[in-house]
Amino acid sequence: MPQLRFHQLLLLRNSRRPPSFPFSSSTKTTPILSLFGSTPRSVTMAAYSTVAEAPRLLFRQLFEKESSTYTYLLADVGHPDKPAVLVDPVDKTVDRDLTLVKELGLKLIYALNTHVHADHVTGTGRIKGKMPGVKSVICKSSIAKADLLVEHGDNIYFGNLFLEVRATPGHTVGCVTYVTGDGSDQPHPRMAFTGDALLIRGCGRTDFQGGSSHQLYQSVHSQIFSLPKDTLLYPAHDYKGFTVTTVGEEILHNPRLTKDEVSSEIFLFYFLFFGYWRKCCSFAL
Ligand SMILES: N[C@@H](CCC(=O)N[C@@H](CSS)C(=O)NCC(=O)O)C(=O)O
Repeated sequence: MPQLRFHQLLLLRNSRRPPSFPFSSSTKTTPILSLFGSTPRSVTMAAYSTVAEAPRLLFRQLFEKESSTYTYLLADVGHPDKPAVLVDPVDKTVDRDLTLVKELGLKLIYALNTHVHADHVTGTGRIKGKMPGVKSVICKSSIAKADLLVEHGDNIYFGNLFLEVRATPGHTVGCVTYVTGDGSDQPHPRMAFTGDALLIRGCGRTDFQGGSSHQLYQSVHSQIFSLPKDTLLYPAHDYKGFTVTTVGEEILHNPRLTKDEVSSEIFLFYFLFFGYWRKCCSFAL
């Protein structure tokens, strides 16, 4: 990357905003949540960092088997403080996750939630009880309480690495996908933490309060399938033993989201209806 002046770096940052979400009318600018002082300093440090401060991602995928939920640990271990974030911590596995954070010498700064269902957010409260310095993060439109309420287009920094917030409603109103930053100093390939919006070869159910299959289809196509094909996708759940997929793979093989929207909705309706009808029958037997 050629050496750029500071104002050019800011422009570069703004040109990397995610595609605007089809249901949002706002065209706001991109605020930065930075661990280290003001926004310009974070951006400059990322571009001119020394070898000792070069971002280096530590990544762990953690599983809670009762609810088949994934929690993700990410840290910038190239930074002296080794700042870390947990995505979708589960209450039952908080002790395991915090022990791991401690063993790896990380400084947990954020507990992020992709949405406001009980299988996810309850872990954050427990973490804050045990580590009061950790800040909880959730999307503003989820109408939940948190230390930081983020919106589509925001960047969440941990050291010199960051996660971009993309609104992906449909499973719930306030669902977001967190995507690793776009840039030569950020992880390649990119990684997206899709919550319950996109599951491997599936998607989150849309029959709970605030669910909308139309919105979910639009969210996945505009905010997830628009990412580079080699982007690694990490869902909040898997019920079949899968751990990771890619954008390219899901565009080709996801049975719920690869057809045109109307046939996908019909498929989703029949899948959910007959799936739960079969479950009810098996309980009755
Ligand atoms: N299909 C699951 C049932 C658990 C479930 O409903 N999971 C949710 C996410 S937690 S709210 C979901 O959206 N599942 C997707 C689906 O297709 O049902 C199971 O097999 O146990």
